[in-house]
Amino acid sequence: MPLLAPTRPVQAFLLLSTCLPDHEYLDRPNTNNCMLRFTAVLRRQQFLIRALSGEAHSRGATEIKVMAEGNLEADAVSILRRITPLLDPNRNKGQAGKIAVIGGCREYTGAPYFAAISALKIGADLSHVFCTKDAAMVIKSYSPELIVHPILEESYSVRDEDKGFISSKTVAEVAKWIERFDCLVIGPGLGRDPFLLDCVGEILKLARRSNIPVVIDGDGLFLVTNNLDLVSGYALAVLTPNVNEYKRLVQKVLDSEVNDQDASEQLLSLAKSIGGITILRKGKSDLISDGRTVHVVSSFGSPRRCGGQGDILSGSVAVFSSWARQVQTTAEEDATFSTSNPMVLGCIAASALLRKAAFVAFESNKRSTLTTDIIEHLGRSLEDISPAC
Ligand SMILES: NC(=O)C1=CN([C@@H]2O[C@H](COP(=O)(O)OP(=O)(O)OC[C@H]3O[C@@H](n4cnc5c(N)ncnc54)[C@H](OP(=O)(O)O)[C@@H]3O)[C@@H](O)[C@H]2O)[C@@H](O)CC1
Ligand SMILES: Nc1ncnc2c1ncn2[C@@H]1O[C@H](COP(=O)(O)OP(=O)(O)OP(=O)(O)O)[C@@H](O)[C@H]1O
Ligand SMILES: [Mg+2]
Repeated sequence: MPLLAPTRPVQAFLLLSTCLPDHEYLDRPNTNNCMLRFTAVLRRQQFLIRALSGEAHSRGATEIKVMAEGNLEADAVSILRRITPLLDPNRNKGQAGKIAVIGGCREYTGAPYFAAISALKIGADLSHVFCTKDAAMVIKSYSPELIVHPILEESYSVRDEDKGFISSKTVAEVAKWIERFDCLVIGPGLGRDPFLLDCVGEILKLARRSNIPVVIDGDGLFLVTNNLDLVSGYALAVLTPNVNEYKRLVQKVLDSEVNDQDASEQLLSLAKSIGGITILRKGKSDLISDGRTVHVVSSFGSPRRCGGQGDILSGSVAVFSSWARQVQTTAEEDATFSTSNPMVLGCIAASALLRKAAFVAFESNKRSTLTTDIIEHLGRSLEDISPAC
């Protein structure tokens, strides 16, 4: 079942729109033309799906799985159109979103940058990064657009007797800002230093007390998988695990192995077991559940698996879920929409946009496609679906 009623009337249009870049069919209003291109793209997609599954030799099995998942396919284009705000000259800086990424350490500076810059490229007004001192100068040098706070500390730079004081100081620093943020992305490039993770656990508790939505990714998932109480039952929390992170989560919460045959049921039960938080399981198809519903986003995508695409996704989920919450508070009467979980809507929108941008970037860059190329296609990809004005 789609989450939203179609905002534009023709069903066939929506069917096409889940499979084809908008510019491909909007340029060609002729239906026959459209159908020919649709068939060609569908064939190309099915080939891609078979190739990606590594089961090109067992075609029947793959197609059955795709058909079964197809029933849950989200109407991502309608959701993107519904929640993306128009650029209105009466709005002020900040109203399109203020996002903060908590991540970035000695080893990883790319991940927090990707998440934070993606939020801006999609249309958020302000994007902050809270990272370690070592990472801050590097991240600042990537982009003058980001507001970078060098406040996190790792064990190697703190004496044992100072840890309590430093931890309180770090959390107090974030507390000064937290009410201004629409969403925190916790974990891209955070690393696994125990002292740093303890501090971030305190920041997560603070976000929860302040009712600030959180998207947990990367090493943030390492933290919460070992401390489930940090997020359990928090409806404004989204987890975005990749294959390894999901495996660890399933083992910890369900005490079992990942079951790809009943992937939707397992995800549903995982989300329910953590108190109805939203989980976006990343993979060949992205699966999204809050313990009540399961949705699949499998449109577009790319066979290139360069690191950093998950970071784009986490920054994007933060923006789209904030927009979904904003639209719901101002939306006219529409029961289906206003009762939908905004965190789920944000996941569907982010997944669809990332996959579309990755597809378009791959079309031109093929094997050399990098995360920065995908980021460059976020704006155009969103514009094709939901024009700015
Ligand atoms: N350009 C950048 O800056 C990018 C930075 N990135 C950042 O990298 C971080 C890790 O994310 P990832 O995606 O590599 O983790 P994942 O798939 O779970 O693990 C793969 C394997 O590595 C291992 N392992 C991981 N961390 C370890 C550690 N500290 N020490 C020891 N082992 C560790 C892990 O082992 P295991 O979990 O099984 O113990 C598994 O075998 C995260 O902060 C992410 O945001 C990415 O976003 C990409 C772009
Ligand atoms: N096998 C695949 N085929 C097609 N698309 C995929 C595949 N695996 C992942 N993706 C897409 O890439 C996005 C990022 O997922 P991925 O598993 O690479 O995250 P990640 O490992 O956390 O990335 P990062 O390197 O940023 O940490 C997903 O949302 C999904 O849409
Ligand atoms: Mg990741």
